[in-house]
Amino acid sequence: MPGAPEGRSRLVGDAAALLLRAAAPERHHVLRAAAWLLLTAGLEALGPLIGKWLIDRYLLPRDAQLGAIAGLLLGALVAGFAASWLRYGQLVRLAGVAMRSVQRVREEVYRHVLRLPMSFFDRAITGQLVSRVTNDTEAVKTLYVQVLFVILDSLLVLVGTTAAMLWLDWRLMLIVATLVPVAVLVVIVYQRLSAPAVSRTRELRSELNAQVAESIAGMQVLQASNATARFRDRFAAVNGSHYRSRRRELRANAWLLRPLLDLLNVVLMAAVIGVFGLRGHGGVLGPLEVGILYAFVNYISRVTEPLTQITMQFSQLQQAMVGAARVQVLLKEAESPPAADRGRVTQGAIAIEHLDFAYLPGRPVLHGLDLQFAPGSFHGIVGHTGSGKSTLLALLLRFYPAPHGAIRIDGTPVEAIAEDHFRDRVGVVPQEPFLLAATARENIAMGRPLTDAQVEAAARAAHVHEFIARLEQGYDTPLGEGGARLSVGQKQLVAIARALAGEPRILFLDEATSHIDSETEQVVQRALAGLRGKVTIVAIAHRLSTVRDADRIVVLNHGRIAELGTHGELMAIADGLYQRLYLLQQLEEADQQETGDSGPQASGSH
Ligand SMILES: Nc1ncnc2c1ncn2[C@@H]1O[C@H](COP(=O)(O)OP(=O)(O)OP(=O)(O)O)[C@@H](O)[C@H]1O
Repeated sequence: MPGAPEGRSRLVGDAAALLLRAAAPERHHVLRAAAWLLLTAGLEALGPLIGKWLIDRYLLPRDAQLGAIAGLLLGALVAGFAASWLRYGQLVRLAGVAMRSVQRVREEVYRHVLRLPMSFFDRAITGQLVSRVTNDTEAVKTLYVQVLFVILDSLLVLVGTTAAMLWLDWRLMLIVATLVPVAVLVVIVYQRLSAPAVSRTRELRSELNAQVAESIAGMQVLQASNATARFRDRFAAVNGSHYRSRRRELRANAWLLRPLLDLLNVVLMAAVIGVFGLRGHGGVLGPLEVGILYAFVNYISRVTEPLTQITMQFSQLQQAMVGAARVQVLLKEAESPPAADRGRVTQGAIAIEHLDFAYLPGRPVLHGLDLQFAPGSFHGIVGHTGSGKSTLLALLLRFYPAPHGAIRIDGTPVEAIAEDHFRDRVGVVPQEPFLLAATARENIAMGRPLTDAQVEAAARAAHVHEFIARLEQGYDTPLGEGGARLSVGQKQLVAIARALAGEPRILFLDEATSHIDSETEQVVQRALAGLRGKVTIVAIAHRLSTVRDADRIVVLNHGRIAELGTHGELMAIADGLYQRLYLLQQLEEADQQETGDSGPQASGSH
């Protein structure tokens, strides 16, 4: 919680770490800007000094040395102009640094997200993650412009002005200096009051993003279950909280910051003029110098203005810090460790030995699995919902780390095969075919440098070539977002073509036939039959007909191997699990045929 002291210091620490990391490559720009801004502050401090000389030396003594007066006026003008010009130059320089930093940080965050382990995405919320990569990285820019420009510049102006006042009259300077602790106090109080609101606003904004992303992803379910009104209300509630939280922030700004600081300015001005009055009448503090009064009145506004600037930026600065800290927290998430490069996938033999696995400590999902898949063999994995099929596949695909040495491919522990090589040689057809808003060719190639002939050969092997060739622009036909133009079966065949295009030695199918009709299922079966002997195939199937012809079928039950054998062998086990699943499915199929439904599929539940 950013409201708690240790939370706040962690937030500042995280934001500072990100800022430093982003600034590192452009240190020289930042240092140069600081040097030029120091010079700018010096030039600006000259103005009132020149005014004082003019008054004390020429105006009060009525000494009309026109040349000297003109020279001083010109000097003040040139110093003022040079200061403005230099400041503008540094603003442009730092804005450039800020934009390049955002670009670098955003790329770093995206690269990092791509390397995060699957377990991270089990807890991540898509919309929030998108916020991190897009909005929150913008925070780095705000931090740069705010911290490096406004604060740095204001501090330097303060230093220049204070030095000039010290030189003119240190006692008066001390009166003005009382402003600093008071302003710091105001900022601290403001921060206490507004920090929770600022951080809450940011959380709520990210929640809004998450809700929109979730609704769009699940639009069909949302509309079909007539939940739009509920979602609209849920969104409105969060949006209302966002408004109120933002209003609290702005109120703190409006009531506290500007009025208090303006009040301080007036009090200070009155104090300095009062001291002058005393000096004039009693001569207690020394002879009256109108020039000094002129210079001090000028300097006071130069002290209060940067202080006001720094404090006024505080709200933005806080938002930026929250954003930057969140990006930093995401960057601190441990990436999947890079795989060693100690072996290759050659034949495609898979050996699983004593494989235990739990997502959460103390809640095992797989118990001591032992399995051997010979090169080129076809294995089916079946079992009731929650029996561990997808978990086994996720471990085979290295989405989660399996215990060391429990899974070997061609003798090498799966975690010791280089990532690129592993992904090249191991193909997967997921349950939900994920298609890009791109052409059929791009969807099959997925960025790999494949020739047209290779893409077409893969499509033929997946029995989807004829379909693609009939599209109006053939392989160059855009398939729409998520392959919206295709039926689920067609999408699944494109996904199979994609997996085959890499010419894998091993192919995993995750319930690739559960959403397709019997006719398309037969196409998939023919495609798999064509690969037999060449590619090791492991297919999870709800629909048992898909794996009926497999060399062996593994029946999982509560994370253990319950039965193992060919379809015939398993059917011969009296009152066996597989037999029961199979008969149940046949009954359901018959039922569906009677009621005219298509797409028979079933699974027992135990
Ligand atoms: N990411 C996860 N985090 C924690 N537990 C999980 C996770 N994924 C699955 N589980 C749990 O692991 C067990 C096995 O799930 P798994 O998805 O492997 O089963 P399955 O046989 O593939 O089921 P289905 O046929 O419904 O897909 C279940 O009890 C499930 O709740």
